[in-house]
Amino acid sequence: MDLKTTKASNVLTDPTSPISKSRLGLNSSVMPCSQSGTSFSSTVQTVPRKKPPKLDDVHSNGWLEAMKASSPPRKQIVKNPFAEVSSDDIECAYHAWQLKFPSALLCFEKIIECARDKKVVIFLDYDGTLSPIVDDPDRAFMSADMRFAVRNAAKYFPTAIISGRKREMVYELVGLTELYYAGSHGMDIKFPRRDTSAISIDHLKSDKLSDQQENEFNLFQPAGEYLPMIEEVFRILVNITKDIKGAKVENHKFCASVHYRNVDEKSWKTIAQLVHDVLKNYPRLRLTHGRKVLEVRPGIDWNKGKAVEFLLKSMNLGKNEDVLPIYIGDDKTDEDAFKVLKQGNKGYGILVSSTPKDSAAFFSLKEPDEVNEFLKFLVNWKEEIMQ
Ligand SMILES: O=P(O)(O)OC[C@H]1O[C@H](O[C@H]2O[C@H](CO)[C@@H](O)[C@H](O)[C@H]2O)[C@H](O)[C@@H](O)[C@@H]1O
Repeated sequence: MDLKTTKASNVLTDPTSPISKSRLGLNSSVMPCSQSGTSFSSTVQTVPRKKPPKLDDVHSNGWLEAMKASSPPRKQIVKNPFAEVSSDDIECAYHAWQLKFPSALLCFEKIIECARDKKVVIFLDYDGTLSPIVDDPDRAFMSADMRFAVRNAAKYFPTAIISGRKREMVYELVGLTELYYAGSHGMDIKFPRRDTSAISIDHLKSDKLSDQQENEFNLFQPAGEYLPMIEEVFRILVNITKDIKGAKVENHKFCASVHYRNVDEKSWKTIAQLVHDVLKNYPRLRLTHGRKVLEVRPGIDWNKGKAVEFLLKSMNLGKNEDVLPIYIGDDKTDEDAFKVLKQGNKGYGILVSSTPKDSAAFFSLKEPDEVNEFLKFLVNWKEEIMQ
């Protein structure tokens, strides 16, 4: 199959300055979030991978630096008068950062000003957004309260989960049938069959799929042909990392994740080199960095941003300018979705982070608890205006 010919979505316009004004709190008026462009016509292409650097080059190609910077510590440093950086400094830095990425809770009035008369669509990442980051990926559970908040939000707004995990796994963790699910960083999207009329797409699995409630679904899997390759690489990665204490490899169907959160930092370079070495033999795969995880994925031009565009189109919501997508995520891979929303002033990206970092998001939330609160705000607002 020729990967250069897959149809996908592409809806982009320009970012404009009033947003930065409002970020700085200079302008409390409506933020620009109009959408334009309605075509769904770009193609899924392969991403040219940079020529693989030499094996001992994991320093110079930035892998190690990216690994070190890939996840902030979960617990902030406690007050210690002898520490070089005090917790007060950390708080100051966070508040300064919030001038650029204001709290979505504090800016809620601004958000709903823009949301009035629009169909709000919610996109949620899973790890670090709905569930707190924990050492064991198999124990990353979301709280019952968070599930309740997501379920309530989905009563009023189309809601999708876009995760790096295998789609089936994230569905199991979330456990709500009323949502859309995209796994493997958007490379495995399940959506109701009724929606396909609005989109012209290749890579659609039209086998008759139905869930327990006998609803029919389609699967969109733009990297379908990579399945055996990822399976093979997964097995290799498991094998070559088996002697590294704490290393863990997950098979997420269209992506293999190599975790190093529990690996002694002295061995990170070894992990980087091993993965790097494997990738040299698979030039059609590429690597992305997540929170203390190296993710080996198909080298196609498809990511969470493209998945957002695809889902918006498949939801069949009418004119783009009547829709306000809100994407909440914490990770590097969520930046693709933030960029898509930012580029067209289409909606709001909200970065979940307890430490300052650069982002294409508009707003911030500190941790999953604040995500929970934000979802509750949205539901309350909707219920009030419906009365
Ligand atoms: O897109 P997401 O839903 O955020 O998934 C991204 C990765 O999440 C998981 O790893 C992360 O969370 C773990 C549990 O808190 C943590 O132990 C790990 O260090 C994080 O990277 C998941 O295991 C990965 O496969 C996903 O790609």
